[in-house]
Amino acid sequence: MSTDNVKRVVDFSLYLVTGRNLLPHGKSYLTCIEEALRGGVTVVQVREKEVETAEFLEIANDTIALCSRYNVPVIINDRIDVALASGAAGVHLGQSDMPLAIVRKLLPPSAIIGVSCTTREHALKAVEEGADYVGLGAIYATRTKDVSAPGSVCGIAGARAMLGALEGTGVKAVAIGGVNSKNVLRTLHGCVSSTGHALDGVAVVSDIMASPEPYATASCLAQTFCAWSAAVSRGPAAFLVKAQYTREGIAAAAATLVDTVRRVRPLVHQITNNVVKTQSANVTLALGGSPIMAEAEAEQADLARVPGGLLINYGTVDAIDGMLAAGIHANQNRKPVVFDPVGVGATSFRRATAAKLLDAWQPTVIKGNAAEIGALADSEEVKAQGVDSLGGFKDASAVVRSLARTHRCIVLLSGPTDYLSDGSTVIRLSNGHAILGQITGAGCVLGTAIATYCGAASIAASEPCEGSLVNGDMLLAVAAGTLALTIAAQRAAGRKEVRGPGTFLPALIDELAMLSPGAVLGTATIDVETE
Ligand SMILES: Cc1ncc(COP(=O)(O)OP(=O)(O)O)c(N)n1
Ligand SMILES: Cc1ncsc1CCOP(=O)(O)O
Repeated sequence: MSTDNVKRVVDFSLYLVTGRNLLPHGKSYLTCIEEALRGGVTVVQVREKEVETAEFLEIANDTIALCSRYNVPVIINDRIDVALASGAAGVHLGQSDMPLAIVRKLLPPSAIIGVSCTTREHALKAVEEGADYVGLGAIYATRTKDVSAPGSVCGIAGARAMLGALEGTGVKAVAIGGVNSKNVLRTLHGCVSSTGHALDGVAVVSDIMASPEPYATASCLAQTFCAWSAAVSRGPAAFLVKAQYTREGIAAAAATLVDTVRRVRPLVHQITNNVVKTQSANVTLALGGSPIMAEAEAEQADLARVPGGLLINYGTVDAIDGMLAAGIHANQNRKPVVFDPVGVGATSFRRATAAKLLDAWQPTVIKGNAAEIGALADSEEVKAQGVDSLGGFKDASAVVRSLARTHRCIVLLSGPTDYLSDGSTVIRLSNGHAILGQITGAGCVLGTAIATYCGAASIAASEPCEGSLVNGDMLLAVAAGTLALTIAAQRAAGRKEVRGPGTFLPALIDELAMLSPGAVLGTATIDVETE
């Protein structure tokens, strides 16, 4: 181990943890590591679970000799003796390994010490004990390590809580467990605390070690990290285009999007409840989109490749596997995902399902009524009665802003006034009509309208951003979709042939089909609150 007193500054952005048992047939260990280093790995951990000490030391020495040519530090997993004997840059400790305080005494001051964390308590303890970095995980299920014990998978939500505990400490953090080139962007976007504390990197075993092309795999991971870092510096919710929003600007963008939807005709893939399927497909068509209601898990990968928007309205809470796959594939294809957690506060099953879905994929938008948004925000202020809400929030703006920060997405609270936020700006929209409350699925078709507009806005986005999960300004798209539905409802309710909810619904479809940019500009009632 280096006896230097000065701790080196480590770039944790792409942390390769080795696993020789995963190497593809014919690929040698050192060839794999060298290709990965050339691809952009910035730190290497030698993790050997089944070798005797002498062999472990030999592997460590060979790895250090190679990595030093790339100026990349090597960390040793678990074994302080091997770290000392090989002169490695540091060690990585698990929760049941030697206590950090003792390891610190045994190693030179320059040693980098990392600790595995699965809970917020682990993270707080690691900070207190002076860890240099923490490995947060397992984020997802993995076959590389046994994570079958309850609590071994912390998920995105767990990583957020741990990152919150690191705020202001200088302790670096990497996410580990099931992270790969396909989900790395979603992982980076999701693993951010509500205060904005983000990951310093990702740690990967099998995606690189088992790859026939470690150079390509590592390059992809490294480039994604770089693109994400650049995007993150642009706004609070990372994938959003940070802009100064004004009432006039929102109305103009919403008016423009009316025609954009008809021009680009986005595929609007909807996994929604049986009560509203026909209605939702008709709303999509009337707006100018192309609906497809498809819930089988096996078809999600193909559908996600077609540009457009995805709505996941878990209504009667079935087809969960399809919902999981749909969101994951949508994230991989950088398509907007609108999540409508219908009645999430009504049962513990619904709460658990929402948590599972939100751990698996990153929503672009969460929309809900007061009870649904309250349940996700852990607020007692508004009660659920089935899928309906009892009461309202004292400070709805604060609720949507905070929930948007927690989930790194746009949050829309629907009601007589709709509140939407990207975690910074809050937009209030006051169009619509009370008769919407008399038809079933008014909230569900609002989700459809939003998915349609988000899909169109993402297709039409002029400046694709590699580090973003979705292209285009999704806050404006949500505002536009909401205005389209509520303004059409207002116009439909005013028609002379509309005598009640039965005649209102067909009139609403007609008004959606006839909606003009001018009607949006002339009718939109918008207020903007900036922080
Ligand atoms: C970066 C990083 N994070 C976590 C781990 C897991 O370490 P540990 O808990 O000691 O489990 P084993 O790796 O020993 O199975 C890690 N190695 N690296
Ligand atoms: C070592 C370790 N610690 C938590 S999960 C894990 C294994 C991660 O492996 P992979 O990147 O192949 O999922």
